[in-house]
Amino acid sequence: MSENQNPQTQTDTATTGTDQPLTTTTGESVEQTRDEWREYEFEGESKMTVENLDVYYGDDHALKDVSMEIPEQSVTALIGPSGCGKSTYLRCLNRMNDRISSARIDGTVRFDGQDIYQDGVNLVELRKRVGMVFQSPNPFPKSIRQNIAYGPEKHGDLDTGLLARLLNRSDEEERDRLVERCLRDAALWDEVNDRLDDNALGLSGGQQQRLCIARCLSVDPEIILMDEPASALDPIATAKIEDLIEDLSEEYTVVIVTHNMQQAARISDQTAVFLTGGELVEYGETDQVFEDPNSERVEDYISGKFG
Ligand SMILES: Nc1ncnc2c1ncn2[C@@H]1O[C@H](COP(=O)(O)OP(=O)(O)OP(=O)(O)O)[C@@H](O)[C@H]1O
Repeated sequence: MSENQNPQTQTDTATTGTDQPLTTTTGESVEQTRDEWREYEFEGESKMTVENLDVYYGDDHALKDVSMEIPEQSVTALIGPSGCGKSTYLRCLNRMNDRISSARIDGTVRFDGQDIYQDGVNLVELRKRVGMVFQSPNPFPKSIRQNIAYGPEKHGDLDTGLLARLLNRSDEEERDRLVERCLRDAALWDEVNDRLDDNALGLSGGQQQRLCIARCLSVDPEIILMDEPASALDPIATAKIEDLIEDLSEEYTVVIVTHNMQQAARISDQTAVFLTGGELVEYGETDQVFEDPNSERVEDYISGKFG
């Protein structure tokens, strides 16, 4: 499917697979479990609303009837065993799955109330506002400064022209202010401010990942999607990323996929548990999900009985 096509128009005839109630291994109905957590009410506004989302890769039904609200300015963790659809779900939130030719998507994803799968959505703008940080740090093979300035320059955000002149600032000063702000917000400024023109590939893995977060911030996102952002890092670098995520959630809405349940428990406000087969089995406040889950399957998963 090309990025310019509306996936919904292609999937109108897709079956949802929800005609029959799904039964868990413990005999508990998934629908009964969902009834409990669908009542989950969080404080504040919903930034994203996902309704009845199904994703198929060819004949493989990877996500089944997922509905979930993502509250603004908080951390939402997505956990579950390998292959349960966490990354697939994350990629639906900024239409990265459009790049996978076999992917078909059915359902609704609203960002600030707007359906991101409707015709005419500008994908470049969407992905600026809903940024993404990947598992392995992937800085450009350019200087630290250029890594941050590249996006805003490409999108024309730094070409402030009249305003910059009125403020008696050159474009270069504007750029450097932006670079400093993003590096500070990504907790990297103190470590790199004396070598902004060095190649970013010379940074440590943890520094590279924080640079990628700074790069994501440079285009002014509202939501930051993170797909296992610390899985390639050592414990010290991981702790820095975790602190950073908590700080970022004061201003941004963060959605993070993690295999590390302790990490989810430490940094997230709410946790969604996906289990094998692409079902969202439980969603709620993190403390409640970890300490008193509604679903026996989730309890078994969290206590390490499987997964
Ligand atoms: N590009 C793709 N093409 C075909 N099938 C895919 C593709 N990406 C994922 N899948 C399939 O979709 C299902 C969900 O995969 P996904 O990567 O979303 O799970 P995950 O929970 O993120 O796994 P992991 O924790 O191992 O990264 C799996 O069966 C996987 O094989």
